[in-house]
Amino acid sequence: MKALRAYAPASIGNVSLGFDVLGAALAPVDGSRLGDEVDIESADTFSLTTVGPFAHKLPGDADSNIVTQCYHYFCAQMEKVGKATSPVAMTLSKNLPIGSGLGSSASSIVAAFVALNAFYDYPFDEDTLLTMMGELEGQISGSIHYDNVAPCYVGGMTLMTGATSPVTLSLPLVKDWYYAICYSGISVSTAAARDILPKQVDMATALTFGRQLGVFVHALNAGENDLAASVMKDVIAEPYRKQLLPGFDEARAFSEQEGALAFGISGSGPTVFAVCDSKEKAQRIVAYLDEHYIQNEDGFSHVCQIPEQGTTVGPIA
Ligand SMILES: Nc1ncnc2c1ncn2[C@@H]1O[C@H](COP(=O)(O)OP(=O)(O)OP(=O)(O)O)[C@@H](O)[C@H]1O
Ligand SMILES: N[C@@H](CCO)C(=O)O
Repeated sequence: MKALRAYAPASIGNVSLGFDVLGAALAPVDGSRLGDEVDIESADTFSLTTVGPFAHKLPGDADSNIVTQCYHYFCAQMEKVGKATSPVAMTLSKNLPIGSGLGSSASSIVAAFVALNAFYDYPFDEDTLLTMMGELEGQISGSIHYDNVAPCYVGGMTLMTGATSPVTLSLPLVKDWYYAICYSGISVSTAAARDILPKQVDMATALTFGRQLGVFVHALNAGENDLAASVMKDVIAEPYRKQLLPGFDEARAFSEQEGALAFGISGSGPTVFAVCDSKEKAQRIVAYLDEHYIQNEDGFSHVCQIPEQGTTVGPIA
């Protein structure tokens, strides 16, 4: 009997300078996994079982879980293209905290769609699947944005095009950048963190946003890494969101003093990240964040890099 497992990594949305259009996958350098997993196998009727360290924080009923919604949406898309589906049993290992800023719902969504697509012998191509992932992410967070689902699915650092094909472009990776990331343990709802943002930005902010993104993409392609890091500043969300994050200003000050190239909020927070040009600097910042940024027993931190690979799927060993 076919039984598959998909693993979908955590991700940083926005990467400070690219609100809703830039994202990056994350992989801890110690080789541990940071992401949700979805198992799938044939069954007489559909079912979803949830396990893992954050399963108890999910909605109590399976129907409210985004993975169940992915299954029904996927089946509806299959019907539209005249393809049959049969019931499956799915198991979600919920390893990412909800409302963490690590792309937790995106990780569940991407793992679910990749598992379903593989189970039914790859009926949909990458752009079609990404569009489906964005649709489900939009249903849960209040607006369609691809900056978590795209890097989670394809890996690397991704820039959204606004087109349906290609949905996303992959940017060059800086091999010697390390990301100190820390989840404080509190939950921040993405929808609420979007609601506090102004609905319009002024001309000066729009010009800074465009200039930074243009310079960043050029600098990465030219291998001018310091120039790229110099424009990793959030002029859209951080000024409004940092008030939701106890210890944010102090964490930034410490990271800059330790030589971090950039510091910011991962997605809608509360996770923060510091970009460093050595693993040792990232480790020192992680040690500070462990002691000063974490608020409760759910918090954690890692030194990460951006993996080239995103979601993987294969037979359950
Ligand atoms: N499998 C799932 N994973 C995460 N959230 C889920 C899942 N299924 C249902 N939900 C619900 O979806 C909502 C997700 O909210 P939100 O978008 O703020 O969190 P998130 O995606 O975990 O955040 P972030 O992207 O910051 O990590 C919550 O209300 C949560 O209960
Ligand atoms: N770009 C989204 C990411 C949410 O994780 C936001 O900042 O609202």
